[in-house]
Amino acid sequence: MTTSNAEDARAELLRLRDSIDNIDAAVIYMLAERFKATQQVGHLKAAHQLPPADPAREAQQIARLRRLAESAKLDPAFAEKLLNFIVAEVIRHHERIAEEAGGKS
Ligand SMILES: C=C(O[C@@H]1C=C(C(=O)O)C=C[C@H]1O)C(=O)O
Repeated sequence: MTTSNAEDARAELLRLRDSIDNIDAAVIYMLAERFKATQQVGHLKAAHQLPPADPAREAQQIARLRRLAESAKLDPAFAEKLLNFIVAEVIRHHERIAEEAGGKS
């Protein structure tokens, strides 16, 4: 590789990493907004004695996200794993909110 090729590659790497950093920031902000909404769902469920998890809703979300992933050329199995990972954390939050609400009544 000539010096100029190495410099071009370095510049291209920096350009791509800038884009990756912007995407990662957007993902973090979107996740923060999602967790704000799910926290409110957790409080609503605790106030009305609803269970923390809703497997029927999760099945609908998985089917929808798998379809979206396919149309976006993203591995549907990865989309499902990612959703399951996020939902597991949400359910932990809901269980904690329910425990805290139970302790107060
Ligand atoms: C947020 C909810 O609670 C849980 C978390 C979900 C999610 O993070 O999308 C979906 C279903 C529930 O297991 C809900 O019931 O809508």
